[in-house]
Amino acid sequence: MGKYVLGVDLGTSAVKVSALDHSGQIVAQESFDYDLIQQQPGYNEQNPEDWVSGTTVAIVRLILNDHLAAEDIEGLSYSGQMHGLVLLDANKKVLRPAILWNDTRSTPQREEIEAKLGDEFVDITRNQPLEGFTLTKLLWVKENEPDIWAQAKYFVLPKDYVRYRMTGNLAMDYSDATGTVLLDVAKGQWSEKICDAFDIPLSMCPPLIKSVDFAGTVTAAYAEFSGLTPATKVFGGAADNAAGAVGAGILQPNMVLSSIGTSGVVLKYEDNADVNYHGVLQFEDHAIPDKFYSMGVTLAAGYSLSWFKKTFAPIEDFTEFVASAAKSTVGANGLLYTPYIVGERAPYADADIRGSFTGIDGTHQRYDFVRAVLEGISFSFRDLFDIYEENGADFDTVVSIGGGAKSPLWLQIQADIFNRKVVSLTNEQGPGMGAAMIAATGLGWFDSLQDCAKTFVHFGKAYEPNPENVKKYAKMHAIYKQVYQQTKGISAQLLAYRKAEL
Ligand SMILES: Nc1ncnc2c1ncn2[C@@H]1O[C@H](COP(=O)(O)OP(=O)(O)O)[C@@H](O)[C@H]1O
Ligand SMILES: O=C(CO)[C@@H](O)[C@H](O)COP(=O)(O)O
Repeated sequence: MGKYVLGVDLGTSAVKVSALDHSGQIVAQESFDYDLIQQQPGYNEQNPEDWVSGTTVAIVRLILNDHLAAEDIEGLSYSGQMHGLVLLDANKKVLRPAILWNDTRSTPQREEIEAKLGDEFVDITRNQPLEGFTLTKLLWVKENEPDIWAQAKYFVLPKDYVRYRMTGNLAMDYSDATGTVLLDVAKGQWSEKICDAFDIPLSMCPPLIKSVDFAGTVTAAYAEFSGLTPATKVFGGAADNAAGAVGAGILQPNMVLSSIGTSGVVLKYEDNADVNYHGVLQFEDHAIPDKFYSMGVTLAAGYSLSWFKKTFAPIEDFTEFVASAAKSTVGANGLLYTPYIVGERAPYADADIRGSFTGIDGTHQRYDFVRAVLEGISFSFRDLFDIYEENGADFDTVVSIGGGAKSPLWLQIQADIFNRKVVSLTNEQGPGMGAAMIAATGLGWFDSLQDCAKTFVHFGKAYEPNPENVKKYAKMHAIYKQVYQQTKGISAQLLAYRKAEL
C-alpha cells in the first residue's frame, strides 16, 4: 500500500480534506459544510467547534468510506481561511464565536489604530489596519466585551485552532501571522510596539512556526476521535492564499494567481520585501520560508455569485446556472455589476460601499445578470492587475483556481478582461493541494515546496485573450471604474437608512 498525506482546506463555506499519494494524485476527498452566523449586517462569525467536527467527519469518511488505512496516512497539514479571531481562556477553551475575515464591524478600531500609529503601522506590518484583519477584531472585543477580554489569554487563527485540537500544541505559522497585522514583517517577530500601543499582552500571541515545520503528532484523544493513528505527523500549514499559491505553482515572479473562493484574490509571488504597495495591496509572508507574496482581495467574489444564485435560482444546478451566461454577450448587453455587496478591501478599503447593477434594461434576461456578475468580479480583479502594472510588475501567466476555474466560459472571460493568458490546473484544488504539499515537504518526501511542485502541480488548458473581446472589455472596464466614486455617497446614505431602521 502507498503512503498518503492529507491536505485540510479549512474554507469559509466548508472544510475539504484531500488525500494525496507520493505522485501528487488525489486518491480521495471528503468535505463538510458549515454555516456563517450573521446576526446583523457586517457581522460574520463561525463556531470553531464546527471546524473541528467538520474536519473530523471528513477524515472519518476518508478512512471508513474511501478505505484509506489510517497507518498509511503519514502526515497532514492545513490551508486556513485567514484573519479570523479565535479567543481562548487560560485553559485554551474558546471564549466566543470566531469573528471572521469578512466581518466588518471594527471600523472604529481601524480609525483608532490609524490615528495612533499612522504610516508607522504600515511600515511595521506592511498592511493597513483593516476591519478584516485580526488586530481590529481583538480591539473590538476589548472595547465591547470587557468580560470576555478579561478571560482571554491567547488568540489564534482558524486553522491554528484545528491544529491545536489535533496536537495539543498552540502555534501560528508566519504566513497567517502577517495577516493578524501584529507581526513586524522585517524582524519576523510579534511587534512589541503595536502590542504596547494597544495594551495587548505579548503573551497572548502564540509561538511562531514555519509552514513546513513539524507541529506535533496527533494526540491519543484525537486519534480515537478521528480514526487516525497517534503516529500521524502534523505540520504548520499556511494561510489559504499562501497555500493556494503553493498548490497553483506560484513560485516565481512572472506568475500571478487569480483565486475565486468566497472572497477573490489576485496574488503575486515576491522574492523579497523590497517592494512597497503602502498597504493598498496586502503584503504577507509566503509558505516558502523567507519568501513573500502580495495580494489584493475582492471581498465578495464567489460570494457574489453564490448570493445571486441562492436568491434568484436556488434550485438550479450551479454549473448550468453559470453556463447560461454564454447566452448573453461580451459586456452582458450593457449591464454592469460591482461586487461590493459586503463592502470592499482592494483597491477600495471601504467597509460601507455596497454593490450595484447599473444599466438594467427592460430587455435584459436573467442570463445577462449572471454574465454581469461573472464580469463584475473579473473587472474588480482587473483593478488589482492595474495596480501591479502601475508598480512596474511584469508577468505573463495568470493561474486561475477556485470557482473561476470551474467554468470554461469564466476562464475565457478572465483571459479577455485581464488581457493575459489564463491557465487552469489539471486538478483545481489549489489550497488543499498546497496544504498536502506542505505535509509532503515537511515529511521529507521532497527537499522543498518548489521541488514538490515539479511532481504535484500540473497546468491544464491555456485560455488566450481574444483581441476583439479585449477591446470591448477595456471599454466596459473604463465605465466600471467610475461606479465606485459615483455610488459611494449613495451607499453611505443607504447604510445610514438601514442602521436607523434596525
Ligand atoms: N460550477 C461552478 N462554476 C463556477 N463557480 C462556482 C461553481 N461552483 C461554485 N462556484 C463558486 O466558487 C465559490 C466557492 O469556492 P471555494 O474555493 O470552494 O470557496 P471557499 O474556499 O471560500 O469555501 C463559490 O462562492 C461559488 O460562487
Ligand atoms: O481575507 C482573506 C485574505 O486576506 C480571505 O481570502 C480569507 O482568507 C478567506 O478565504 P476564502 O474562504 O474565500 O477562500
